[in-house]
Parts: sequence; C-alpha cells; structure tokens
Amino acid sequence: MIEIRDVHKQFVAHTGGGLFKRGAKRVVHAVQGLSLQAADGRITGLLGANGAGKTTTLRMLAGLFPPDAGHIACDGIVVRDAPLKALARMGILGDAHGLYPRLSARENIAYYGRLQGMDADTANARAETLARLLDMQAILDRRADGFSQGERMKTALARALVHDPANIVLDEPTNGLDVLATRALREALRWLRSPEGGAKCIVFSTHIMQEVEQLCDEVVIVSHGRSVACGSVPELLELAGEARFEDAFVKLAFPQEVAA
Ligand SMILES: Nc1ncnc2c1ncn2[C@@H]1O[C@H](COP(=O)(O)OP(=O)(O)OP(=O)(O)O)[C@@H](O)[C@H]1O
Repeated sequence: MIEIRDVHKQFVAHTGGGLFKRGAKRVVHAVQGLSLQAADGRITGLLGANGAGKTTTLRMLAGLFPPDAGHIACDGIVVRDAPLKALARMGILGDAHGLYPRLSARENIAYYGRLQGMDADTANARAETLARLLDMQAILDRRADGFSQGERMKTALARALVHDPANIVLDEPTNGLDVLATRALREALRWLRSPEGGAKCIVFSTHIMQEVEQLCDEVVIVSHGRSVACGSVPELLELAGEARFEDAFVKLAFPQEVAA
C-alpha cells in the first residue's frame, strides 16, 4: 500500500543568462498539494499533462529526494525516515532504464537480485520466472546493448520485480513502446494485480487516457502539481458530467481553461 499525503516540492531553476552572465533564479512549484492512496491488488494511475508533477512525485516516492512538506509511506514505512526499508518493498521502473550494456538481460536482472540480498541460484531462477511472465526468453541471454526500446523496458521491469516487491511503481512505462509491447505490458500488470500474481499495489504515471481507461481501478488526476480529483473512470465521468474520458479529464484538470 502506498500513501502520499499533501506533498509539496519546489525547485530553484535558472533562467536566461549566457556564457559570461548569470541567469535569474526562478522558483518552480513542481508539486504543491498532491495526495494519493494506492491499495493492494489495485492499479492506480497518476494522470496529468506534461509538467504536471508526476515524475517529481514518483521520484520522492522512490526516495531520490525528500519532499519539502507532506507524508510519503509504503506499507506504513515513511520513505524519508527509512528509505532502504521502504525501497525493499518497492519495484521501481523509472523514466531512464539504465541497463548495463555489457551484461545480458539475465545478468542485469540477477545482478539486481544479488544487490537485494538474494543468492545466485535464487536470483537466476527468478530471472527465468520473470522472463516467462514478460515473454522475453528469446533475449534473456543477449547482451543489453542493441536492445530495442521494448526489450529494454522488459529487462528493466524484470529487474525492478526481481525481489518480488509488494508494490510496483512505474513512470510512464509505455513511453516509446509499440502496440504489441504496450499490450504485453498491460497483460503483465493485470496479472500482477490479480491474486495469483500476488495482488500487488501498482502505481503508474501517464498522460495517455486510453491507458488509464483500460488499466486503472483508481485514477488520480494531477494538474499544476496538485491532485484535483480521484476515483474510478466511471466515477470521474460522473463527477465531470461527461461521456468521454478525455473531456472529463480536461474539465477536471483545467477548469479555468474550459470556462474561458
Ligand atoms: N530538477 C528540477 N529543477 C527545476 N525544475 C524541475 C526539476 N524537476 C522538475 N522540474 C519542473 O517541475 C515541473 C513538474 O515536472 P515533472 O517532471 O514532475 O512533470 P511530469 O508530470 O512528470 O511531466 P511529463 O509528463 O512531461 O514528464 C515541471 O515544470 C518541471 O520543469
């Protein structure tokens, strides 16, 4: 279970300037009041436009930097207080997949297993199981350099799942994937959500409506760093009084623009 409560984060960005001139500083309010509650055995989508604050939120959940304010916990463990303990309960697929190019897919996966404290045989057996789940047996013993985008994503996802975490966090996982790879990923996520797949708590960010409609049990709409609405797709349609989800999203995420 993942709980994010009223989280805030601002950055100082440098604007303008030049080779010999300092630019001005500008405060960017990347996240300014975002909350999310993701339960086990459910897929929760963080849906927002470009720059809405999704990646920043997921990076704080992954303990990469702390929030300025607010509460982030995984299975009751506060990420800020015990990041390693919280991370051990999460499998994270970030926006950069960062595979070791000289290692095979199997070695990339097993190496992460070893870092998670698994012995070599267990890590290797787990790589085989995940290769079957993600339909990547054909590339398991190929070196990662030269992998396609879809092959890189599958390897990175298998690596994130090697320690069989109860919580799975994915940042825009279908970015750059073709229709078959996207469908395969959806299938894998549905299985991981099911009781046979471990009833995982799955959180992913996206700006793609179709993905949310097809996968999510719960959607949190993020706009300008804030969570502005949450619920199932039918609940959000009802809340917005719209028949199409895209129209509901625009109405809930950008009410001023719609009214103008
Ligand atoms: N390190 C940083 N320094 C300055 N500004 C940042 C930094 N990281 C993020 N931002 C800004 O914070 C805002 C939110 O960015 P974020 O990457 O979280 O959005 P997002 O919803 O993931 O967008 P996208 O869908 O385009 O990836 C943006 O305006 C971004 O420019």
